[in-house]
Amino acid sequence: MLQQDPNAEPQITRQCFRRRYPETDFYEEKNRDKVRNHTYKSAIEYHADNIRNKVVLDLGCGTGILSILCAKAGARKVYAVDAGTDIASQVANIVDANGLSHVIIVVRGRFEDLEINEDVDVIVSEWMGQMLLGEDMLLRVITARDRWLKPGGVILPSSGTLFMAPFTNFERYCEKVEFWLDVAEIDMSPMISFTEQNAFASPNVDRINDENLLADPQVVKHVNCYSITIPELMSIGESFSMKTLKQGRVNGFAFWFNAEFTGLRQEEEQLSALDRMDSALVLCTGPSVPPTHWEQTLIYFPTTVQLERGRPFTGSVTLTQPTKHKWLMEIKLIYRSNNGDLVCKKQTDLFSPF
Ligand SMILES: C[S@@+](CC[C@H](N)C(=O)[O-])C[C@H]1O[C@@H](n2cnc3c(N)ncnc32)[C@H](O)[C@@H]1O
Repeated sequence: MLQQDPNAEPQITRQCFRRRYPETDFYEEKNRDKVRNHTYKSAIEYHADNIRNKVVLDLGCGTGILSILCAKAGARKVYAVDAGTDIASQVANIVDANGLSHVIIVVRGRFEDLEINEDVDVIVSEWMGQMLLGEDMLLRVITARDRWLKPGGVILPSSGTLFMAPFTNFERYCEKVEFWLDVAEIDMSPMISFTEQNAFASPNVDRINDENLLADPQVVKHVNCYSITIPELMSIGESFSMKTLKQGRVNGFAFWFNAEFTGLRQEEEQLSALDRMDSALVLCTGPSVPPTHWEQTLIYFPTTVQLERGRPFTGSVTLTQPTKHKWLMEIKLIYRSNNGDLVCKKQTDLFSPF
């Protein structure tokens, strides 16, 4: 029995995950993320043999940190490209301050308009956004790969994996909702249904931990940066059957990703999913590892679902970018409960400003 029409239009208005590029906070938050910085640094140092004396393209260089790491790893030339004019002028100063102007060429503008007369050996980028695909930067990595990467060239990170698991977060839910019962001794309870409709309507970026997970995570999509195509990204669909670890009320699904710095294409293709997760060169953003600025993305259901321990939790997930509104990602979850199949639809702005 379907309780909601699966073809109904999502009721959510345009909302985005969180911060946008021009905000200084956006770069500060990234640069403060030690897990992110450390993993990129280790990966670039580890792959130094593929970088030394080579030409690198840093796609969406932001503050230039990845360009500088590549220059320090011995790159002969680094094209540091960013469309944010304010940030690109800062990069030039940062590069100067680090005495690397002879290696790093800072290019202000959209990389789609970039004119370089040579192919590159390495593409480095921090393209991962919320639910892996937020920020819409992977599309740009694919375009750059097809346009400039030499055969046998390296892409860092080389792949990404999106995971999902049902979570319970009842305390957080109550805290947000019950707060309205008494605000400076004023009854604001009419705000409760407003909060329920709005605060949990679009994907929430928040931190949970292992305790919040009710089932084993499942892979939604593994993206190999050497072979993924743009049409493949426009519609991702996966059915799931998760082993329930404990009983409890599910508030929704948590999503997070890993970015893997495997290296050369043949190395990426030889790895099993398990080897990939075990590798030290993985940037993990899940609930059971040290936190990153990506935290987790939580999709709240309209009503909670009771899970029984040992019973599989089944359903399907689809992530679609409509051709009409490429800036949008539609998230559709179908999941089985005691009352039959339930449908939860959300949409979010991928925020790709350029
Ligand atoms: C996630 S940030 C990169 C952060 C950077 N690695 C750092 O650590 O500061 C992505 C960057 O891509 C840039 N960007 C987005 N679309 C672009 C495009 N089409 N061409 C060039 N840069 C783009 C944004 O301005 C933003 O600075």
